[in-house]
Amino acid sequence: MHKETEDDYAYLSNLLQDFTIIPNIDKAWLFSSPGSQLQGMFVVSQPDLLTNKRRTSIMSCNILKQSDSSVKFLWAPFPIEMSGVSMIVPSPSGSKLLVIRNPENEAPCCFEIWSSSRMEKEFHIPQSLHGSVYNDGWFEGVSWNLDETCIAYVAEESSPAKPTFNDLGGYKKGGCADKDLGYWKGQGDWEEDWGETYAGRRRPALFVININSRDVQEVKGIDKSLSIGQVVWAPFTEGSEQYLVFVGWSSKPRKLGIKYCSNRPCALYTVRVRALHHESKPNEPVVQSTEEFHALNLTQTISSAFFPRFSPDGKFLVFLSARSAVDSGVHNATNSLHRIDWPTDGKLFQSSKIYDIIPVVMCAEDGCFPGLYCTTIHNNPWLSDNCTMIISSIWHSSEVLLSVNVLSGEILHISPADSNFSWNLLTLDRNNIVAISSSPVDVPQIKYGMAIEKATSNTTWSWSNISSPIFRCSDKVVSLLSSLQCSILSISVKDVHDGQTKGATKHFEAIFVTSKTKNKDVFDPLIVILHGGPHDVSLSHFSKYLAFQSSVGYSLLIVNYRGSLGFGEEALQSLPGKVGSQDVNDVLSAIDHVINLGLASPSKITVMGISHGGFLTTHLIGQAPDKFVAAAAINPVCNLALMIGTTDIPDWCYVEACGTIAKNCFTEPPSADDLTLFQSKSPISHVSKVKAPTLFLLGAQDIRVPIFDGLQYARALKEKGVEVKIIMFQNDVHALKRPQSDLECFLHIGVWFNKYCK
Ligand SMILES: CC(=O)N[C@@H](C)C(=O)N[C@@H](C)C(=O)O
Repeated sequence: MHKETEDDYAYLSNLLQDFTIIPNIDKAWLFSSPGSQLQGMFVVSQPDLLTNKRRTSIMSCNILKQSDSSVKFLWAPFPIEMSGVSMIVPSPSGSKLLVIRNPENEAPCCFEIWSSSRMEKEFHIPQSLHGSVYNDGWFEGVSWNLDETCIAYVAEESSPAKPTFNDLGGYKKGGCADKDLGYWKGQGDWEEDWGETYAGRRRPALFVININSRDVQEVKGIDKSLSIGQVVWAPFTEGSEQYLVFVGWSSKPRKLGIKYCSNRPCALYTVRVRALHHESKPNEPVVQSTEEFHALNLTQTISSAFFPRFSPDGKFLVFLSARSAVDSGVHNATNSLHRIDWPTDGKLFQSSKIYDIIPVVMCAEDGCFPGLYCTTIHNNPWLSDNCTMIISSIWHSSEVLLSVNVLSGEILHISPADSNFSWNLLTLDRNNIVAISSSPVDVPQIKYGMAIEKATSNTTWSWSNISSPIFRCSDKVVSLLSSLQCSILSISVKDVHDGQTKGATKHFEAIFVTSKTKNKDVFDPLIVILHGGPHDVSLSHFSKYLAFQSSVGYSLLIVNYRGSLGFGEEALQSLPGKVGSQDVNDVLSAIDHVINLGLASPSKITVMGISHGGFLTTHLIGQAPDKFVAAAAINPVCNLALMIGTTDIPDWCYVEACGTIAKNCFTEPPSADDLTLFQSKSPISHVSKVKAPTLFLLGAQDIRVPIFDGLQYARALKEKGVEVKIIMFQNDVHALKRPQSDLECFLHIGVWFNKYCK
């Protein structure tokens, strides 16, 4: 390595450390009991580079309500590390804490029940009953029942029996226990999984544990072709019968990749579990599911229903839907929100009426609510009126907080509207909100929101800063960030023509980060940053690696081209069928926009992106070869004709390249015409024009965009004499997010861009 390059690696990695160490708040809960102070518990995580995992800890605090109704958080002196813990879930009263430890190998899964002073109970659930509890944020669901005796949860079903052989290879009828010596296990049948990040994971199934009787059961009455997730207990009804509500995804006709794909059909189901008395322990109820009550589909009239949430009074079941994504075939689209009125007598029927609370917004008037785009719904999002939910949703390039009245459908934007910050809900304290707010140049800040009732008009919210040690940064980071500024640019569409929907002609946005320095005779080099998906968005929140890039002397142009989430359904649906042209032209328009405004120089532009962002990166260097001095592509889609045969989302290739999808065309081999079209829409068709030195960062275990896409393109560039560097992350999947890989990626990109820009 050249000395200069080595010096650059050393210099940049030194600075990168200061950014890497900044933690995230993953979850938070508030606990109040009569007569005692309100207390908070925050799950904080940060990368642990040596083990290449995230280190998770708990930060606790007392919350003082002061006479002027402001609050002060008094933090414990140190966080406590939670080593080996997969999940923690407080009980509804806050008097118990469930701690789940998933096994690393064939060991049992461990459940611990803690009280305020000690561990009360411990359960070891053998692999013969189930494997790891899902804690992926999607299938994940752990729910305490109201009297805190039972917990419903989603875990991997037990492994099917495998053929057993003796030392000479003789087949043993009936198999044998795992630990029997003198035998070995064969492979067994291959099982289809849910693709990227779920490779080898078994079907998510539903279980209930009774913490008094110690019974653990798989819930009966559920079709084995359903994968289960997001379970909650339905409101308590008198008598021995209780209901669970959960999401079911069918594996028919086949499972396709589900990560980043809300377009997989799913429905809400309910199943009855019955409290029985165990013969040997007559005083302790046992919850048993019953075969004769088959799970009921509650949402047959809508193609997608997930994140079920009961109002605290048990009157409504509210859920989110990605029907637009399912019905159109795009992997993500505008959400809708719905309500079922839950029968107070507990008598359920198959076709409950589904009310629309927030319909899909096709094209909003300027400044109006653009539609709902939620990545999650908080487990307890309710204000005390039992009908208002607080939701985080994407609104153009920012995430905002909304209050939604589930009866009237009224939506209020309650985080401050006049800023470029993004806001995310952490937890609620009755009618007060704890949230996180940040921008690309401001580290996260905890906010406390209080509703101010007004006699004459809508409620408004006042927000105060909560001081906390969690996001304290080094002086170096503070000083670097204070020299930067960020704005959100509105960019007009160049290719307006007849036949377009109104939404397709509306402005899109780009986030622009640059130094505050007034002397703009010498421009900082520009990095154009492109998100994947393509139906995803780059948010105006703090991202430590982007902050690092802007801190080392680059301006950033982060483009939310048409097709991104947050701008209404018409704008989003304008892209499928036009990938590689409409999105490429939007990015070129955004670049022209900043050049014309005198914010960037045309001579020092680099570009980078992941996945579909890598598709755009490689398209741009092919279609506009003189525009870019260097590029970096992370697991890029470079040849759809190659990807279609091996990806877990072949349907995506059809929808994005052709605009529609024919039935089952993703299981049958593509036709010669399809392959020709795929290739013509791919960056590989422009590879001969590329001049920009390009860095490829590839995850060898990626099953979303298998590495052969990137490798074929990189080899073609090499053969042509274009400078290429490939870094292969042997144990990484599509998102290179393990701590070492994340750091290495941005370090290599930093050094690569410095080589061609400085
Ligand atoms: C739906 C999907 O995964 N598309 C990929 C081609 C892609 O772009 N992925 C996104 C989500 C990413 O950022 O990796």
